Amino acid sequence: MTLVVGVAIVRSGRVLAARRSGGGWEFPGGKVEPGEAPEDAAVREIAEELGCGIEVTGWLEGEVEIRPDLALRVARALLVGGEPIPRPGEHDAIRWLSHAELDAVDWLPADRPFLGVLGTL
Ligand SMILES: Nc1nc2c([nH]c(=O)n2[C@H]2C[C@H](O)[C@@H](COP(=O)(O)OP(=O)(O)OP(=O)(O)O)O2)c(=O)[nH]1
Repeated sequence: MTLVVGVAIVRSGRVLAARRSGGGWEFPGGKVEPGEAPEDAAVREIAEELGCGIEVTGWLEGEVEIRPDLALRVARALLVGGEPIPRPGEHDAIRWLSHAELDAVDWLPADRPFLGVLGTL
């Protein structure tokens, strides 16, 4: 079973959503490598995909099956260095969503259960 970490980056009452190029909206992130701590994978993936630094502050409750071999967990994080800039080929758009706007984008199915447990942004 491979773990995918999504990262809910929170700033000024909004959370960052990213659109997979040609696909659905997600919490940016990716697969945890063998022997890697989930927190480290979150930091690495966000640096690779969005070119910014984050600090993981906790994990949202729950784990969702993406496929039988892939499970999604979502970390909460703060931006600590730079601005997120989507890399062509990975994400083709990003949005900072307020709580009221969470339903405004077409989330990947596995991400939807986490919207209800995001808590205060
Ligand atoms: N990163 C991310 N992936 C998600 C989310 N929700 C969801 O269903 N997925 C799926 C999409 C992909 O099938 C898989 C993650 O793969 P990925 O392509 O982002 O991970 P990666 O860069 O480490 O992987 P790789 O393709 O280089 O092996 O999980 C989410 O919120 N964030």
